[in-house]
This record gives sequence, C-alpha cells and structure tokens, in this order.
Amino acid sequence: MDLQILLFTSLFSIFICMFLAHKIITKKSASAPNLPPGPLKLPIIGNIHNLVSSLPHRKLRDLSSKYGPLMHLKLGEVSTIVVSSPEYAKEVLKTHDLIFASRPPILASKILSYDSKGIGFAPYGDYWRQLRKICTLELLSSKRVQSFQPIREKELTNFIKRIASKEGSSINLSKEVFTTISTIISREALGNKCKDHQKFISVVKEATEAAGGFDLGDLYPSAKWLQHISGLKPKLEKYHQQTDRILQNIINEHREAKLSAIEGQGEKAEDDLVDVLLKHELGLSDDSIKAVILDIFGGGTETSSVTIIWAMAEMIKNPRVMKKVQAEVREEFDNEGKPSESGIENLKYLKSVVKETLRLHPPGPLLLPRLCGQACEINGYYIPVKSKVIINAWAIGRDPNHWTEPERFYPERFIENSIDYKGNNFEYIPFGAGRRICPGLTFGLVSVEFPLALLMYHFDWKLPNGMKSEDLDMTEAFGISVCLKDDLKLIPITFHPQPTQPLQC
Ligand code: HEM
Repeated sequence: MDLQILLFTSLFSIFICMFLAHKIITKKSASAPNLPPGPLKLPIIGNIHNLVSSLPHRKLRDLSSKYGPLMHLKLGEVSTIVVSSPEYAKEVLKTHDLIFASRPPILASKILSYDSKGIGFAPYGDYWRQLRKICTLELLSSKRVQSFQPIREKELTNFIKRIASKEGSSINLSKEVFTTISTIISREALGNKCKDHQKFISVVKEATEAAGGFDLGDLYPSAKWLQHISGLKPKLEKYHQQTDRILQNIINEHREAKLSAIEGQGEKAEDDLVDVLLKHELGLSDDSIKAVILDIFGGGTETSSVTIIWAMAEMIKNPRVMKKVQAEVREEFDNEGKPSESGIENLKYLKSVVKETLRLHPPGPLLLPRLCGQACEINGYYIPVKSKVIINAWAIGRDPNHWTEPERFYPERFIENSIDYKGNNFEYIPFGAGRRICPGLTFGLVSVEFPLALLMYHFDWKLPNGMKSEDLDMTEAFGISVCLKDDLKLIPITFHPQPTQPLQC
C-alpha cells in the first residue's frame, strides 16, 4: 500500500511540474515573436513525440499539411523550422541563402569528419569557400569526371559480365549496384594502387549507417552526457579510428609514390582525388584531405546506388516505361555500334526516368540541414537565430499544387516541361539549391545514367518466384539515404550478349 501511495504521489508531482513548466512556456511565448505555427510543445521533449511511428519525411509532411508549409517544431532543445513548399524553399535557399548557408553542428560530423572539416558540414565561411572551390573546379568538374572514364569502363564491364553469368537466376541487384558504384568512386578517389578498397567501403558503409538517424545527443546539445547514453559516440569513434588508419596509409603511400616519380623510379598514372588534394597549392592538412575524401565517397556512393535501384523498382512496377526505355537505349547503342557514355546525351526518355525517380525518391528527402545564422523574418514569421532548418524535398516533389498526379511514376512529365535539378526550380530540388547545392551533380548523374542504360541495353528483367509487379514492396528504409527496405532481387534475361571488349565510356 505504502508503495502505491509513493508511486501515486511521484506521478502526481511529475504531472504538476510538467503542467507548470508548460504554463510558463506558453505564457512566455505570448509575448514572444511570431514563430511559424506548429504542434503543441511538451516540456523537455518539445515535439519529439510528434515524429515517432513513421519515417521523418512522411511524418513531417503529415504535420505540415495540418500546420502549414512553414512550421516550427522544438526537437528536444533545438528550435527547428520545417519547410514544405517550393515558395518557402525559395525564401530559404535563394532570397535568404546567405543567412541559411551554414549547417548545424552534429555529433557524427564532429567525430567522423575531423571536427567538421569536410565540405558537407563545415560551417559557412572562408574554410568552406576554399574547399567548395577546390571541389567544383578540380575534384568534381566535368573534366575530372571525364578523366575517370577508364575506371568506369573496367568496373562496368565486370558488372555486366557478373550479371550475365547469373542469367536466368535471381540476383541481388541492390548489392551488385552498391558494390559496383562504391568500387568506381573508391578507385576514383583513392587510386588504383590502393589495396584497402573493400575494407574502406565496408567501414564507411557501417559508419554512415550508424550516423544516419537522429541522435539524442544532437537534440540536447547542452547535455553532453547524453551522447554517452545513446551509445553512438563510442561507435562513431571506433569507425573514425578505422577510416583514419586506412586513409592515413593511403595518403602516405601517395606521398611515397610522388617521391619515387620525382626520382624517376615510379610509373606515372592518372591523378586520383588524393593526388589532386595533396598537390593543392593551399597546402591542406592531412585531416582536411581525409575529411574531404570521406565526404565525396559518402556523399556519392549511396545516393547514386539508391537512385539506380529506385529507378529499376519503378520500372518493374511500370513495364510500359521499361519497354520504352529499352527500345530507346537499344536503338541508340545499336546505331552507334556499342554502348557509349557519350550516347547518353541522346537518351531523352532515360534521362526523364532518372529525373522522375529523383522527384519521387530523392535519396536525401530532407536534403542536408541548414542553420539559421541570423534571426530573420520570412513572410511575417520570426525565424530565431541558430534554428535548424529542414527542407522537405520529398514533400515538395509531391506537392499537388505543383505536380499533376504527384504520386504517379510518369517520366513523360519531364519531356513536356523544362524543369531541371540545377537549383532554379524550387518545386524540384533533389540536389538542393543555393550556395550549398550538391557539387557532385555531374558526377552523380554519370554514376546513375550510364549503368542504368547498360542494365536496359543488355537485359530484360523479371521478378523471382512468379511474383507479380504489383506485389513488389516499395516500403522505404530511412538512413543517410532513403532506400528500399528490402534488397531488390530480380532475374536478368540476356538480350544483348555481354561485352567481350571493354565498353567505350
Ligand atoms: C544522385 C546523386 C546525388 C544526389 C541526389 C545528391 C544530393 C545532395 C543534396 C540534396 C545535398 C545537400 C544540398 C543542400 O544542402 O542544398 C548534397 C550535398 C553534397 N553532395 Fe550530393 N548528391 C548526389 C551525388 C553526389 C556525388 C556523386 C558527390 C561526390 C562525388 C556528392 C557530394 C556532395 C557534397 C560534398 C555535398 C555537400 C555540399 C556542401 O555542403 O557544400 N553528391 N548532395
């Protein structure tokens, strides 16, 4: 009995405290500036409870259909602004781009990215500007992408041969695509001589999976002890040590190779991204080089692979589209004599399929978060300094005010209009927009369009075990990139024989 009374009194006291705290907060907000609307905030947790039970981009869309396209949430201690319409996205990414050009500090980038020394999470300022310039002019330029053609040629030939060798049986296409894309990007970044590609790829995959969710510590920045309770910190530190060891070895090997080349003993190979960074006149520190390589590898691999898989899954669901793409690709490559990367420019329908895939399944549905660097007003609403800004690109791409039949996979919509992903059309922003728009756009498209064209050229596809296309489960799994929850398993049926000569990319 005593125990029951004690329990009841404790619960009652907690309730009274929460009620009083709520009263104080509501009273305070009566005189506070005009924040964007949002659901009721509970003491301590704010709106965390509003985000459970569904994937964040879906839950945020549901909330915004109730509270509006500019919404204010309190996630733990963090004031958060959620943008869900093209008009407000334009306000943040264009009109007030400078104010929102920074990223909020997060534990994962602090630990994995050498105290946010990569491009993705470096605070806006001189250091980020320097890195961004190196990235756009040297690392990810069209010329550099072109220079990696032999790497793509070799790996994609192996990819098609591997699939052809399993003709008629079910293959795990998700795994095949991820392995191929990650090997290509790893070779482009670290060079052909590196022996640790597979180890590097698997550690970065594990690390990005661990970093993909919401961390309790990031929601209560003032309570550092929470980082230990969630268990994420020690996990990330372990991955950091592993990637650091591999990358430092690679940098040392590149330095030695450079010395040998100067002394005339080594052979001269095409520059990889580590070479470019080591040569840079600004003299980047080893930590900066490692952080940039990690960003490029992490930013490029998952995004490109999941886009290929979503495109394949959507085409399996829509056989009409797949037949149309196959006819286009086969005609183009047969006319040219063999598949070639340069022929992609003529594949207007395939390009529309990729665009439509990125509209319905942007790999980063919430882009990367922005930080409000200075208090400002948007459409009469007050945006507090240091608010985290989330842009729901997924919801924007399905906004019925801007897209007809928004849930339908219909690539023709991009043939009929000129909307593109370069950050000028705010109803379609799979690569983001403004100063921090994805610098890997050209790189990413090459990594998606050509492999997809090869899958369409060489094979017909069907589902295993007599499964019907309407039974394919399109449920999403949330992570650094949103992918299909289950790996995509398909049966390839060879249409064009596998290449005996390397492809001409
Ligand atoms: C389908 C492919 C890809 C998609 C959909 C994609 C999407 C994005 C998005 C949405 C952002 C955030 C933009 C913003 O905040 O406005 C971003 C940033 C970034 N992406 Fe990509 N990306 C792709 C491929 C790549 C590739 C291949 C690379 C590198 C090889 C790359 C490197 C980066 C980097 C370094 C950033 C950070 C930029 C900054 O903060 O200044 N991405 N990407």
